Amino acid sequence: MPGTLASNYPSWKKLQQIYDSQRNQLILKEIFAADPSRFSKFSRHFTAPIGTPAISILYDYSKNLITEPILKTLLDLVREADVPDERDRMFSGAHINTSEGRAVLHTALRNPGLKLAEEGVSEVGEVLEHMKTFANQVRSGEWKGYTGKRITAIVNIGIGGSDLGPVMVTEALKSYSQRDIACHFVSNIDGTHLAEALRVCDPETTVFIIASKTFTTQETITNATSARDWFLATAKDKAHVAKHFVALSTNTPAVTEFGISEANMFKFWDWVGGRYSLWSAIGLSIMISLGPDNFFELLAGAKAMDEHFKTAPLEENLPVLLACVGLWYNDFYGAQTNVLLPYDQYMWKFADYFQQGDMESNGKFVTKDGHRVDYQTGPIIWGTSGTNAQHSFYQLIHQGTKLIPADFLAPVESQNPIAHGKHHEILLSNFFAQPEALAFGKTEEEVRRDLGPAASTNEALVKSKVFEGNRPTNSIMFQKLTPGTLGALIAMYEHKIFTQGVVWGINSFDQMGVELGKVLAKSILAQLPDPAKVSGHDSSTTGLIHWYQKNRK
Ligand SMILES: O=P(O)(O)OC[C@H]1O[C@@](O)(CO)[C@@H](O)[C@@H]1O
Repeated sequence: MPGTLASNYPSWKKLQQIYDSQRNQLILKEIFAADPSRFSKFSRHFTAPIGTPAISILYDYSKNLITEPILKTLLDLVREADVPDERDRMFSGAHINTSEGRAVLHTALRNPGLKLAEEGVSEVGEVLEHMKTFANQVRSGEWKGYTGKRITAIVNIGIGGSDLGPVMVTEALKSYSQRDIACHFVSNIDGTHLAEALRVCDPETTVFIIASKTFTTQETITNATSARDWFLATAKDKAHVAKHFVALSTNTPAVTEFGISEANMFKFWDWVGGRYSLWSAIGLSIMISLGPDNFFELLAGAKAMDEHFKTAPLEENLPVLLACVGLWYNDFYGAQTNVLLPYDQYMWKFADYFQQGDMESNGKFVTKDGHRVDYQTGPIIWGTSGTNAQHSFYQLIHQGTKLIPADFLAPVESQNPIAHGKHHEILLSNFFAQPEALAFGKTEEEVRRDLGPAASTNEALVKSKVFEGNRPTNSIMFQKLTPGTLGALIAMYEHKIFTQGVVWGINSFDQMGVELGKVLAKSILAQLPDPAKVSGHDSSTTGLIHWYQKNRK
């Protein structure tokens, strides 16, 4: 039941008993030796006839510390938490974001034509058409700047969900982009971010996309204002703003007050969470970079995964299985983090994206009913592309003292099969080897054998070369990183996050935790000009502020 303390579910208690009694017997080397068919039992294949090549995703969860009884009990927990019902309520437009009294309908964004009573749902198709028209005008050169030149650069000014999705997708699908339009993303209030973008932009050929659901975010509005000042320093006439500034928002009054006409606004609605908004008007920079057809394929891939999530039996359901495995480590093994390791350089921002997606959704300590949880909720999400990650933090993952469940992802086909595919085969050999090494390790006996005589004189060296293994991984292979496949992968993780949030009884769709810091920053900002005005803080905050005021130039 949403809002219930998860630790009260019978299956939760059973899982705790299983963990307490079996955790020392769950040895992957032994589990695999005992069951030669483990891979086929613990892997699932998702396909959808979308894009070229069609979407094909293999999820191998066999290298996890689970048995069939454990997985069954995890799935029982999902049922006891009423995840299927809450899923259906989400898709139906029920206001499951209870603290804000809102629906959660990012799934409607990839299902234009859907009929729901929720205000705005019937306009999804219309907004997509408006986006398509504008994107085609910019891409074709039909949209001209104030001096009649075609647009050569777009600057998306936004932060959080108004930045991370467009950045991740335009990077991931760069091979599909129209390379004659530069895409810049400015998010940080640090003047460096905007200054470095403007350094390479020409006011006559640049369009600024002001992306902000609320259109009140301090960083975005400040950056947008400075960008407009920069533009007008050359263009002079405010009438020219219309050709170079568009807005993506739910807040029409704030957009028009800023000086952007409603005709240049691409709207979305309050039932689109910021971290779930790349499918909405927030995706305009994606559509301009990749073209409407590729954007629509991205939506179609996500929709295919939505259908799978809605209809597949839990035992076959990729998001649910991913959620179950994560719950097992997070809530019973005490793993604090989950590392995402895409072996595809185009996906180097994938983990960054899901830092907000997962941690802003499930980084909560109170259930929907207001009870403080007595268990772990959202994991810390981190990661970067393989094989780079191997030369950065794999030492800790292999031989550290922390359990770090890892998701490995890789394409069967490279977008850049240079050197006759040699690079890709080396990449994939690492993608296959690392989970094997993490699962099965290297025994002291094997170390001694490899070291030879040196082993007998250096015990410490022997010990340092042992890999205890038994470190769990998910392996996710997809045919090729196409727009449709990326859409399906993103939706798969979105629904994993949803499933875990329902089990934990928390509201995955508000973000109260980002407010206090903003309020304090606003009060400190007012005090910065004058040391005499600094008051109401602890000695550390006061000391730091005074140090700045004393040393600033
Ligand atoms: O799109 P906007 O309204 O400018 O919000 C930007 C980001 O700020 C938040 O931290 C909320 O304040 C994220 O949830 C959100 O994605």
